[in-house]
Amino acid sequence: MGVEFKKEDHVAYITLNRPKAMNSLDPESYDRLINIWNEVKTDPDIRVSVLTGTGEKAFSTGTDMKKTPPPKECMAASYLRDGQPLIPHMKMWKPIIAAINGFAIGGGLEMALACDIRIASSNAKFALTESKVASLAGLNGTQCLPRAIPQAIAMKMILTGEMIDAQEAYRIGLISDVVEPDELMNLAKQYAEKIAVNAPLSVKAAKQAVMMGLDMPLDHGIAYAHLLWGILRDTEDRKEGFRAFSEKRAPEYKGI
Ligand SMILES: CC(C)(COP(=O)(O)OP(=O)(O)OC[C@H]1O[C@@H](n2cnc3c(N)ncnc32)[C@H](O)[C@@H]1OP(=O)(O)O)[C@@H](O)C(=O)NCCC(=O)NCCSC(=O)/C(=C/c1ccccc1)CC(=O)O
Repeated sequence: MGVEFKKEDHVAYITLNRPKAMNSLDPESYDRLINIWNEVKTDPDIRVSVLTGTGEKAFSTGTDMKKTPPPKECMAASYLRDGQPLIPHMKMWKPIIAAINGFAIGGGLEMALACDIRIASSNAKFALTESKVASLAGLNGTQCLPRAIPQAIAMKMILTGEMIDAQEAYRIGLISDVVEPDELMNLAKQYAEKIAVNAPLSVKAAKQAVMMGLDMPLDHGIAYAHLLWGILRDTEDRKEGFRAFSEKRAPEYKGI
């Protein structure tokens, strides 16, 4: 199968599974990923997810340029029916961790940019090569890369299609951690499990406060975050969190 999906202890693991084609996305994989993200979004048992690729060579190299036929319908028809492909389906308040196990190129890097935490193996490489293949990083690359790293470096990457390695990606803050390839999934799992034991509503509220706040003036963001704190104040989980602290035990959160 082009994309694998499993659930374990409130964590969804999504693995792009076309290693012979560098985990690029053919039309079937795009469709399956959209369905998977919608399941992640709506399944109350899932609190966080990890996106990675099979093997040690590639996270994903974006669109499968050999298997993606020219569209049969005009852009207006598909855009106005479905909106943009893929990335809006990743838009959710549950966190997503990208475990980048090799090349993250084109749409592959754009998927990683739609994730909240990006960790990578030491052999990972990153590029938006769309200009080289007469396209555009039109999922979210032109918008999110300059927001994730310094603009001058983002512009260099977008206009030249040049690749950067994991150390450079770490230096400029595109990723939070670099580890040896055989340690990558352990680290992703550790982060996912740390998030999954936290109160699910607090985790979602924190992501919402950060993501919405980034587009607001500071005062508005602070006021909005205070409102989010207010809606969490009366939850059962907050009572449980405070109680567990006093009783010196681990809390058991229910997401209510
Ligand atoms: C990543 C590479 C530099 C690796 O090079 P290397 O020499 O190590 O390995 P290769 O021999 O090149 O690759 C092995 C094998 O995999 C096939 N492969 C790799 N990537 C793709 C791909 N994207 N599509 C199809 N097949 C792929 C390769 O052909 C080999 O097969 P074999 O010959 O063995 O049969 C190098 O592979 C490389 O440069 N790959 C291309 C990366 C790239 O340019 N990606 C961007 C694609 S465009 C895109 O992602 C877009 C996204 C998008 C934007 C907006 C809206 C929707 C989508 C743009 C678009 O779709 O228009």
